Amino acid sequence: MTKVLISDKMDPKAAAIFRERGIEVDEKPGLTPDELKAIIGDYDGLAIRSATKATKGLLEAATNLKVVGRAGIGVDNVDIPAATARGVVVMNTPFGNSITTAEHAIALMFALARQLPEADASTQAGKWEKNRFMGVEVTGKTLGLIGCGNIGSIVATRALGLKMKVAAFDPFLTPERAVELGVDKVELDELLRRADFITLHTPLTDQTRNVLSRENLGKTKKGVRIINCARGGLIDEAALKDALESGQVAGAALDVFESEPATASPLFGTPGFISTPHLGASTSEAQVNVAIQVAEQMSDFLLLGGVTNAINMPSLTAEEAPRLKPYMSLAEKLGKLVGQILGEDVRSVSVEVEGAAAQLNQKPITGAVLAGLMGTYSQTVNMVNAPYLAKERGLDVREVRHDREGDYHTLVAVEVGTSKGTVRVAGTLFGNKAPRLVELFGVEVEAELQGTMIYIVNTDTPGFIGRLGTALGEAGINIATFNLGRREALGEAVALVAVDGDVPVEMVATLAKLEGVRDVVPLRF
Ligand SMILES: NC(=O)c1ccc[n+]([C@@H]2O[C@H](COP(=O)([O-])OP(=O)(O)OC[C@H]3O[C@@H](n4cnc5c(N)ncnc54)[C@H](O)[C@@H]3O)[C@@H](O)[C@H]2O)c1
Ligand SMILES: O=C(O)CC[C@@H](O)C(=O)O
Repeated sequence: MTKVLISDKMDPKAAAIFRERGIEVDEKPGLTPDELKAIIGDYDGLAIRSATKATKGLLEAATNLKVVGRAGIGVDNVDIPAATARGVVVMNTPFGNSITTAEHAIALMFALARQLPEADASTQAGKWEKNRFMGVEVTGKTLGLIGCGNIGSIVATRALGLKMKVAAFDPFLTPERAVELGVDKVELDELLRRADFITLHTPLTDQTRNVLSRENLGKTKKGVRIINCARGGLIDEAALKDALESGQVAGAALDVFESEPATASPLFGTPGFISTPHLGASTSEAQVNVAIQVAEQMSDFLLLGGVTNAINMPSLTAEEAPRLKPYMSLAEKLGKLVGQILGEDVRSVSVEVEGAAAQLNQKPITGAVLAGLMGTYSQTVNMVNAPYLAKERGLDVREVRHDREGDYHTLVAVEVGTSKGTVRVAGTLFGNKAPRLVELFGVEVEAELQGTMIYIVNTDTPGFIGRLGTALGEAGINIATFNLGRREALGEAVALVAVDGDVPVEMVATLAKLEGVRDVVPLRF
């Protein structure tokens, strides 16, 4: 039975969905990394929020794991390259908590503008310091957005509703989208110069790390207020402390820290500094949204092969998956066929789809060809890591799509470049579901690629089939099907012989010695 582990605190709706869909689920939030490592091998799926760290070490121990589902947006707690290399899909829920996080940024902006936490603490301490807490209005002020994606653009609409001006720095924001949102698209320096409030909404990447560096904090308008509900590491925390103390920055509100949980920080106690413990996504609405989404996405993947919101694999809807399934089986068999015959001498792969196949999402078909091809020399290849491993091996992979129908209403062809030239195999689906080989290295051969087979290339001579049958029969090997093709009469011929049971190495040697035989390769599908 398919098993999923929920290793962080998650709304109970997630577990309920897994169970409804027939998946066994264990909820074990708060395990130590070692405890988690000890049990992860039992699970097909791991559902997490931000506390679980899906490290390389954990993924190595996760021998059955097929999917990590992040109930949230940021996947920086998952080692994506390690997951991809091990063929584990990583998916997130990119929209479920965006409104909630945008609202938290706005809440923190008001908290800074009116010093709400300090005023609350003072009032509850019985001080009534009415003159101490002079605030600022936000109306008419400029909000500088660093990052204007899902959350940034929601923040922009809310800020515009508050009659603020919004300037956004985001290299990927198109001018059209900026106009549609009603924000000024600006360069970072201009934003730093103009903004009364700055709010960060980018992922943490090599480009965004320390985007508010000491130097950039020095370029801000004196008295700026800064909010970070995105990721720790976007601001130089030591420089921020100095800027708060010097008055360059009038206030800063951090929901996220360079190191979390942030139970101690030099920023704590600095005047003008307020913080929340990574609460951006913490509303009941957002947690229900992300829990439902992650459980549905993971179940679709584990049960139907549907892929939604994957970070390391192209999307494939649960509706598309059953239509693609026979194609992926055909594609994998073609890849396996070529891989077993050619060995590792593969330089390039071109996957062509024609007719009905050209109407489908081609990426999974290509992934299946690569998985079949490379699976012949690596145990751990699957659809997820095959494109990545192909890239690592320097394989030149191309996709070609022909809408027209050729001799077959649907066709998948694989052209493989080797050190000796290019070869091509092709297959179709009989009755839209049964994979059949129809072309093998330029020869028309129709065969069901299944079980144990022997690939034989020989010179077409009278009596060859009889000699082959006798050799197999004498070794007690029963022929299941015999599929033949030839380039021309008395020229090169190709046979794909399906047999019951295994083909011993000695048998391959015996067949190779038969008169006229040029090549013999045992195959397994
Ligand atoms: N505090 C929380 O609890 C919480 C909750 C949800 C999301 N987040 C975090 O918020 C961040 C934003 O989430 P999102 O859903 O809006 O992501 P998103 O991918 O929709 O938007 C990110 C934006 O950043 C922009 N960007 C990328 N590199 C940039 C650069 N060098 N300079 C400027 N802009 C750049 C992208 O173009 C994109 O528009 C993520 O880091 C996410 O993990 C935090
Ligand atoms: O799960 C959380 O509480 C935080 C989520 C947030 O950081 C995210 O990136 O979605």
